[in-house]
Amino acid sequence: MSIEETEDKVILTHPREPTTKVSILKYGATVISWENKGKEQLWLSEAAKLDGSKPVRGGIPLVFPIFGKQKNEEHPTYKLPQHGFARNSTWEFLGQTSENPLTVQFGLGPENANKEIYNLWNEGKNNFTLILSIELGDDHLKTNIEVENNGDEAFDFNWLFHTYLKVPDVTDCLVTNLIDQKCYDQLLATEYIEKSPMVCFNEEFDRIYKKIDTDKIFQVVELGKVLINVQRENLPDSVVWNPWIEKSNGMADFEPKNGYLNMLCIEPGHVSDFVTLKNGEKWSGSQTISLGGDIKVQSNIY
Ligand SMILES: O=P(O)(O)OC[C@H]1O[C@H](O)[C@H](O)[C@@H](O)[C@@H]1O
Repeated sequence: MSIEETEDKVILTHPREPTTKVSILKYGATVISWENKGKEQLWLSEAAKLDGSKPVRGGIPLVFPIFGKQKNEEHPTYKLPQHGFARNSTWEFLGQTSENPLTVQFGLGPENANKEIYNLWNEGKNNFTLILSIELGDDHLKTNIEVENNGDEAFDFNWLFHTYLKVPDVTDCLVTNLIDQKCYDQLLATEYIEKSPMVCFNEEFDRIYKKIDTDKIFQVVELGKVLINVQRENLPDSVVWNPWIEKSNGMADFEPKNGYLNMLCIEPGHVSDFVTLKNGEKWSGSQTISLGGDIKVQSNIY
């Protein structure tokens, strides 16, 4: 069986490669594991809650309709908690949509969203449908989100795939193709232009890279070899995050405590400003994570 559905999860197994699998928790439609030929590619905290009591620490949590916490009191997302409600709602499994590559869908709307949190978004007046498609390829995992406004008025939203990549040792890793991009450093609360040809990790790191040409691929390079490529469609921004020592110590669901060495979040999204979606309209964006290949250096000047 290529698709196995249990009460709380859906597991896809590659039809010709039984050690290539993806597991999706219905809670948050959170991808909690992607094994490629037996090798896990996503980091999941050993203390992650998988029982729906809080968003999953690890895998690919989904961020909608606000990234972080809204500071503007006037904005309809102001009352929402950090990262919104998609990651703390139980999505409906809609079934398989393609055999090759194996693809399934999950759906979320006001009817199955976490009521308590959803009602904090514009007093629960926004009507929407989210369709998440998850595609398991030979050497890639693609997640695509479609947002539809089914209401009577336009609404604003952020979207982000909060992807926790698993790495052997983050201090041996570099991330390419962020040079010359505008970024907002959340730790310094300052905006500047990234000047590092390759970004490296030896302290807490929390930056929002903005409006990056979607032709650019981010690559995690470990000791000269490409581990992972991150490609985007219609997702111009990307957060890069590593909590390092103090911040991971402060997260009860982050285990082991030195796990920050084995993870790196690269989070494609639309977060530097809002997508404004008129009633009756649809918007979509996707991320594809794939393995290996050559280093591809892309500058802003072609
Ligand atoms: O703890 P969470 O709400 O899951 O957020 C985890 C992290 O998400 C993003 O990467 C933000 O840039 C970080 O500032 C935040 O700490």
